[in-house]
Amino acid sequence: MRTARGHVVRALTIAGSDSGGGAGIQADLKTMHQFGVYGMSVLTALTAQNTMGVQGIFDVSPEFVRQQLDSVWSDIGVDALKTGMLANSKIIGTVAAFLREVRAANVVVDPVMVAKGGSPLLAEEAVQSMRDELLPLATVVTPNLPEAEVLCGFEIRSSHDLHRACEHIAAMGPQTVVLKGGHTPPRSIDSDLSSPDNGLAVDLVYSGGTFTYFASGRVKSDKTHGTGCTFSSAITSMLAQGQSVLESIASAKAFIFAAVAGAADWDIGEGHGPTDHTAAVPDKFTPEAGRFYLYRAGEWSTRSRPLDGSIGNRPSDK
Ligand SMILES: Nc1ncnc2c1ncn2[C@@H]1O[C@H](COP(=O)(O)OP(=O)(O)O)[C@@H](O)[C@H]1O
Ligand SMILES: Cc1ncc(COP(=O)(O)O)c(N)n1
Repeated sequence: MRTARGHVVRALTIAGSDSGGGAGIQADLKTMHQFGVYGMSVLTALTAQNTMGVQGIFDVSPEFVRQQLDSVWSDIGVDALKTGMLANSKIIGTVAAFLREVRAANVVVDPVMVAKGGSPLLAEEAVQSMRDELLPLATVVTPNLPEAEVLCGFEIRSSHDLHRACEHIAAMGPQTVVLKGGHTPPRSIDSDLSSPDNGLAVDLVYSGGTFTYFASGRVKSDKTHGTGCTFSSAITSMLAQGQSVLESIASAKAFIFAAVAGAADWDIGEGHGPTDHTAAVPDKFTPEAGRFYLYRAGEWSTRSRPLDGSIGNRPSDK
């Protein structure tokens, strides 16, 4: 795929390796390839990992992270990039300093903290660096529910809290916050739409003071290893192609739904298996800020804007 200026579209992931191939740079490169962009990777850590969990972690030195960034930038160039597992505050500092130096545009930050099986992928001491150094550089940040709680320092128990968390994270500097609702909330949430039993996976997007909602069916599957990596790489691939932030998020949402659905009956590993990165890339869709969108049967439909910032109506009852 080429940009309007005629060059091949280039996307970069700055993330950890998942030996099992379902998350990390493997998920990122597979997704970028599927979206037709040229994928590159700067490795921050190696994990010995499979669908059962993380068996070992080996952090790359900050100096070698920097060397990889220099190599990619000095020769090839980058149209959009994402960060995933960054392991520790020294690596975050190195990456953030570099992104400032090169004035990187189209930066997607997936603030990876813990693997689905519970293993920590980011040192606790690094959360403050994530807030102070990386988030101000982000075009889009994509926390899941537990990550949003850690970033905000308060628990998210209600739909009011979800909105408050978006505003709180936006105040840290990113242009757009996507609070992903795929994660089963650690405790019951009092809103229809973010509860795990309502059959929907709703992502809340906060940009320029406006909330936009992207929902899809919630696939009944435990093959969700790498959903966050895949989702943020899809956003990055679309941004690299020059699509708007909301168009990019809509495409990523439709793609991750297809990827989870496509792998529901896969037999890769004994634990939380990966998603299907060969899922079809959806048609481009241009959303309007402030609305509620539902992706169903390969089509987007919209509802009127939820009143008073509350997520009140149930779009599953069409
Ligand atoms: N079972 C599911 N069915 C459909 N979409 C899902 C499912 N699980 C996660 N998603 C979607 O996958 C994306 C990643 O979300 P999430 O799983 O919360 O991230 P993470 O991997 O960081 O925990 C979000 O768009 C979310 O709504
Ligand atoms: C190397 C690496 N990076 C990220 C994740 C998070 O995966 P998920 O997308 O499921 O949150 C992971 N398990 N391993």
